[in-house]
Amino acid sequence: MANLTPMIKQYLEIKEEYKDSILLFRLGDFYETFFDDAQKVSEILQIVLTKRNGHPMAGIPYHALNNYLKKLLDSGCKVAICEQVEDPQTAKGIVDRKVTRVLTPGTIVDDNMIDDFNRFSTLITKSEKGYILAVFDFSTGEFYLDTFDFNENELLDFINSFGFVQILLSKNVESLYKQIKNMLPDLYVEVLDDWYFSNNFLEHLKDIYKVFSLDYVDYNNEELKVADAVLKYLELTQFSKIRHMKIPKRFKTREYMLLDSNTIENLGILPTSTTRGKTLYDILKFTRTSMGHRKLRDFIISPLLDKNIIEQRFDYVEALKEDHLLMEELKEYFSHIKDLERISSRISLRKATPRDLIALKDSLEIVPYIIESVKTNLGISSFFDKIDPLGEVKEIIEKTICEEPSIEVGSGEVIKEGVSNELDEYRNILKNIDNILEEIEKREKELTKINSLKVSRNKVYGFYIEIPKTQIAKVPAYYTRKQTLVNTERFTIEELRQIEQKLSLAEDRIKAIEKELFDKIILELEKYVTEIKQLSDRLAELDVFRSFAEASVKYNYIRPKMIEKSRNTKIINGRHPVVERFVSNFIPNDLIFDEDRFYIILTGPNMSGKSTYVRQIGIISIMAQIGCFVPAEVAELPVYDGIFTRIGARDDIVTGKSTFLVEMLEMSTIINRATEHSLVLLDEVGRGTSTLDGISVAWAISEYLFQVKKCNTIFATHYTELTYMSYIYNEVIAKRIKVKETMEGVIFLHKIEDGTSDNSYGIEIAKLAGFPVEIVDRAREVLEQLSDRVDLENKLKKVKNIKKKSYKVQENQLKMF
Ligand SMILES: Nc1ncnc2c1ncn2[C@@H]1O[C@H](COP(=O)(O)OP(=O)(O)OP(=O)(O)O)[C@@H](O)[C@H]1O
Repeated sequence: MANLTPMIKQYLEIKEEYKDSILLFRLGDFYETFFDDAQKVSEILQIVLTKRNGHPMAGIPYHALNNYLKKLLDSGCKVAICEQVEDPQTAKGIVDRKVTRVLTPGTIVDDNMIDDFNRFSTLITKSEKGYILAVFDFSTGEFYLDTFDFNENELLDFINSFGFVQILLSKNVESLYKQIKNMLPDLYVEVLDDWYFSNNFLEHLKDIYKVFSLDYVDYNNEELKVADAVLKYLELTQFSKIRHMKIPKRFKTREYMLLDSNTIENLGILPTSTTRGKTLYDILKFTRTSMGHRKLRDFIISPLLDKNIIEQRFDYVEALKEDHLLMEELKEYFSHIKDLERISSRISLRKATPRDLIALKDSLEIVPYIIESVKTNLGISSFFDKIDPLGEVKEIIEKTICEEPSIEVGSGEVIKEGVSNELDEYRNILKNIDNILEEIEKREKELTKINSLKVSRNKVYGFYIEIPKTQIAKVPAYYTRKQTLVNTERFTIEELRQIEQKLSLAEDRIKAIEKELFDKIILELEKYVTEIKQLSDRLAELDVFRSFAEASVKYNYIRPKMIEKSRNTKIINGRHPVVERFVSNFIPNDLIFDEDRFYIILTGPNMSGKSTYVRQIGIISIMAQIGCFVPAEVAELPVYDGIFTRIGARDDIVTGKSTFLVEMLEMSTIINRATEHSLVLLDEVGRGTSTLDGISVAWAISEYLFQVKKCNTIFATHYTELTYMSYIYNEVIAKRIKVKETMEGVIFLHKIEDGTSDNSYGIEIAKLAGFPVEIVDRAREVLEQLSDRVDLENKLKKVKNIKKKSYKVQENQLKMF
């Protein structure tokens, strides 16, 4: 280190403690990076890499930090921010610097950096009972914790489906690091040292949650250790105590269904970069607040299992739907409600800005109106019972914070007049300074008879009297020269020096007093954080119910009838809520399941609407179980405990799994997890292998599903052979999609009827896709010749003669959830 400057030495000492992070080192108006960090940063941010004393260096301007930070975090980096912690002007030697924040994608709270869709992080470890997962959203304080009897594949699938922003692993599951990175290369993954899971967890948890005992929470010590490790991790990144995280809840409390990755993706219920605008979320999104948007997303991926809560939600939606005036009023009020949930998190992290407080106050001004409006409708009048409208919080802010405060606490433009006499006095000095200077200028002009004399100030030289060189002879003796410019000379006088001193004292005092007062206000508001969160949660829910009601009116949805513990289902003229918005003439279809007949084999040519129908049934069930009305004329639906889908062909090149293997792995998960109260949706299972293998596997899976699992199922397939099961088994219903053959070609009617489709019309689709006529004609020729050779009659006979299989149903089938 011999030839290193003291500053680089200081950098290296700090960097030593933050080896795993990009260290942003504050140097004046820049955050600089050096050595390897500089190389990395210049590549990610596309900024110039320079050299200083031969060391690579790359810097970003401090005022643009947030933009750059987001890019660094998005590309999977951990970032430590090192600030100057003493005033460079008063520092002796090198300015003291310290890391004040460590940022990872899951530990940011600034609104403009957080994505509303992916905001959960997880910490994973393994105990004897299975994988323990803590899932948390640092920005809102939501916290879930549970033990899962996943195998490794199921765990990876869960990770893939959840859309985490960051994953923390304990040392005993370190081997997952590579697999997760293979699957999701940009995801931030970190392995935690063992000390995070230390034995003082109970004491630490009790201290954080301010409770005397944790006996009342239903967690074992292994699980509590994981919860504690999360809190320790957060404390370390924030350099402060964490107070806003909620006490964790179990995933498996069976309040809601756990939708797996495939189902969320296959049914198109949440937007991804390629499906934005065309998902259930987009169709239902009439929410007006940020909290409401997030709540809508949470509702969609958490369909309820309790019929009473579902009915309660329906009641709210119904009440709103029928009250046009209330709907309109709420719409207006909601447009003024800010993100209270995140503001309250920032308050408890002491990171709230003055503008956050004003946003909180402005929102709280609207809350009483919302409560009053809601009270006018009997169906929803008790919605805010037991919720505090937080008038005191509004008052605290109203009394103390300026209406349009500056962002910077200490500028003198944050705390209202009348809060502190001392602050007001110093501010008066500052305010009057221009008048005082004007007075002096006027007086000095008269005294010296120099008309062009000016009294001014700048940041470097402070106050001065400026006189043109031509007038120098008239300058009085008590003027002291300060600076010489080309055409002018600058002087000072004792009086100006005194004002300067007073002023600099005033500025310092204003800074100190305002900071102190602001901290006090934040401390006071911190007492209300739980209540603010409760209020914001309720507002978010109301926003979502209003949104459901608006969608119902706009798109003609109806209130479904929910039936518990039954397979009976009746959907008359059901529609796909997304496809119907994009095609001009959507054809509705029915679905009937009863206790004895609940396994549909659906055949139909390509493009006839099989996938749309299968998805539509899944989406309608999800809509109902989140409390939303549904697109149908009649809907009587079971409360499903799970919805499982196996749709479409995809392979997993990264982990080397073929299409067929992926398909079979997914099927095996479904077979394990489904119960007699689940809905299973299968589209094209068995397609990734030879026809006969495919049919055989699909046949066997089906028998197992309807005999052992007894779950409502729709199986869309091109294998017409499978429909013969309907002759053999009472549970199976054969359905097909109607098409009309005309001279010009096939017309898809998209209507479902009983029976088996007899033609795939694959060649027709090739024609529609604009293939050259020669290819289409040749395909027909080949088909004809093949059809001649294969003894179709014989094959069908064989299918019909397949022996019936009867499974002995065992009690206690493996249940995952
Ligand atoms: N009920 C309907 N009413 C009107 N149009 C529909 C309906 N169902 C499907 N469609 C239209 O037909 C298109 C094809 O539907 P879908 O993908 O469901 O067919 P498919 O039978 O699954 O085809 P493939 O076997 O090739 O996968 C849809 O994109 C949609 O535009």
